[in-house]
Amino acid sequence: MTDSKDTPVIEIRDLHKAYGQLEVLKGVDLVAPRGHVVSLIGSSGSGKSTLLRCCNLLEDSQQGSIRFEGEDVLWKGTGLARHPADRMQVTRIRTNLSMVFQQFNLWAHLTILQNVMEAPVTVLKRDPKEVEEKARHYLAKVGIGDKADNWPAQLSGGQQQRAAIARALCMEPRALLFDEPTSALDPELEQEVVRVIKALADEGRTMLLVTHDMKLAADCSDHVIFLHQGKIEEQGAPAELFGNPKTERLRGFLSATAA
Ligand SMILES: Nc1ncnc2c1ncn2[C@@H]1O[C@H](COP(=O)(O)OP(=O)(O)OP(=O)(O)O)[C@@H](O)[C@H]1O
Repeated sequence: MTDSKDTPVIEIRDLHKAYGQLEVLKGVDLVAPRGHVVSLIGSSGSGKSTLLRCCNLLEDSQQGSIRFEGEDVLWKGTGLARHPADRMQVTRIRTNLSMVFQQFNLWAHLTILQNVMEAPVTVLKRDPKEVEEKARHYLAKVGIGDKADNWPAQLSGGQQQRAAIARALCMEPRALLFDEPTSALDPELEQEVVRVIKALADEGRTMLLVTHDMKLAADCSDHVIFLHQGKIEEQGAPAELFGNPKTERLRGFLSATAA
C-alpha cells in the first residue's frame, strides 16, 4: 500500500459493471483525495449504489480499476474472496472503507453499544475495553451517548442512523461510504443525520456520499458527480454546478425519475 499524502484514498478508472445483459456502469471515473467529500447524485437506477458497492467489494466488476490508497482492490470477473488471502484483503478494505446503509442494519438483539462494538471486537479482534471506550466516544460524537444501553427498536430512525454512523466510525476507517443515509427518514429526522455528516465533512473525513438530497450534496461536498444511465453526465465543485443552467437540466431529470 502506498502511503503518500497525495495518493487519492479512492481512485476509480473506467469502471464497467453489468448484471447479465444489463450494463449498469459504463466507464465511470472518480477520484476522492484525502479529506474530500464526493457526492454521487443521479436518477433512480443510474448506478450510484452499485458504484458504492463495488468500492466496498460487495460487488465485483467487469472492467476498469478501483484503487484504495494506491492499492488495486478489484477482482475482475473472478468472483470475490475465493482465496483466504483475498478474504483477509476484503476484510481490510471493508474496514478501511466503512459503509453506512440506507436501512441502518442494526442488530435488533444487541444494544446500541454492542452494535457499535461488534465488528471491531469480533472481526478485527480488538481489545473489548479499548473498543468500548471508542464506541462510547463515537456515540457521544453523533449525539446519542445516552442511548448506549438501549435496544435499536427504542430509538427513532434518525437516532438509529446516527448509531449506524457511530458503528462505521468505530472501525476507524480511512473513508466512509454513505448509501442514501437520509432517504429512509422523515424530514426532521433527516436533519439530525445531515448535521452529523456535515460535522464529519468539516473534520476533513474522506467520504463518498450517494444521495438524492441536492442540498446535502451542495452543503458538504468538495465535488459532486451526476450519474445518468451508468455514465457521468456532469461533475464539478458545488459552487460551479449548483444554480447554473446545466444543473437545472439535471435537476429536471432527477425529479422526473425520483423513486
Ligand atoms: N443484484 C442485482 N441484480 C440485477 N440487477 C441489479 C442488481 N442490483 C442493481 N441492479 C440494477 O442495476 C441498476 C442500478 O441499480 P443501483 O441500485 O445502482 O441504482 P441507484 O442509482 O442506486 O438507484 P436508486 O437511486 O433507486 O437507489 C438498476 O437497474 C437495478 O435494477
